[in-house]
Amino acid sequence: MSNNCFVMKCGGSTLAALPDAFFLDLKKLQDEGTIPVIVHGGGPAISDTLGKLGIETEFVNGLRKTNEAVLDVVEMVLSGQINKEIVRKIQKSGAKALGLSGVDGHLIQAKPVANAHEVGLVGDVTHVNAEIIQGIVRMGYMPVVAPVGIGEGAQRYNINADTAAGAVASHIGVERMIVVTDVPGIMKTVDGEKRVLPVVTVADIEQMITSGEIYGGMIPKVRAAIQCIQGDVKEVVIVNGSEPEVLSKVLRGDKIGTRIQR
Ligand SMILES: Nc1ncnc2c1ncn2[C@@H]1O[C@H](COP(=O)(O)OP(=O)(O)O)[C@@H](O)[C@H]1O
Ligand SMILES: CC(=O)N[C@@H](CCC(=O)OP(=O)(O)O)C(=O)O
Repeated sequence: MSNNCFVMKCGGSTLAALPDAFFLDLKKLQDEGTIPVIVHGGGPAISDTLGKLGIETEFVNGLRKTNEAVLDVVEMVLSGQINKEIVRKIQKSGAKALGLSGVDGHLIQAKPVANAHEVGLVGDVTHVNAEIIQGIVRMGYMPVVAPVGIGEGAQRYNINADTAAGAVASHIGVERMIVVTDVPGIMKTVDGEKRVLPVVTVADIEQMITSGEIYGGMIPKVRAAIQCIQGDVKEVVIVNGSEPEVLSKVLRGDKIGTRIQR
């Protein structure tokens, strides 16, 4: 894949709060020929709908315990509600977007995770059909991907959005993944003051997970980052989506967010 593409993961924690300016930045990048390949989450919206339907939900090490009833809701919320909301917002900015899920065209192929006995129908990515992404980009659209995977026997799987984004970045061969979330980067308390770390290495991350300084929803992000920078992806940058022109700033190399490098 040409290096004018980058993967952007957009978390459910931040989607509703993304300002119009964020989408105008996407439009500017598309006009300049820099194409974002978007993979989105939607965890809070899934929990919300499950709650309204009276279906109980539980997380095991950051992964949602998923059965067929939960999968119905995951697919409806991610591939329906959230995916189309993002596509509409991008189109409102004047840019061109095309939404699909990992099921469409066998885009994200998956197998059960190693601890399927604990979490059920949660998937690990085995392959990404890069041709579909390349085709959409060639047609002049930015792909917007919902993280539902497809496996043997046409079984659907719920895939953590950070994991799905990392796998897409690795398989389509981009140099950079930008993770847009609700915090300005990986934070650490130094001398009693919370600071954003501008750069972290894999060793720093492992140490911070062990010490508990990286926890919860940050864990799948850094794990996905470590996995992708072991391949062709050169860096993963974690940023806050409410920062003005955040994507352009990262791509320019400004000092912003946390850069995870080899
Ligand atoms: N060291 C850390 N620095 C910043 N945030 C952290 C850290 N460790 C854990 N977090 C948590 O990770 C959250 C982001 O993950 P999550 O809520 O899953 O976001 P998203 O919906 O964008 O995937 C932050 O809001 C914060 O509570
Ligand atoms: C297996 C698993 O946990 N899947 C996630 C998929 C959505 C997601 O990851 O959304 P965020 O990026 O907003 O967290 C879930 O069901 O919530």
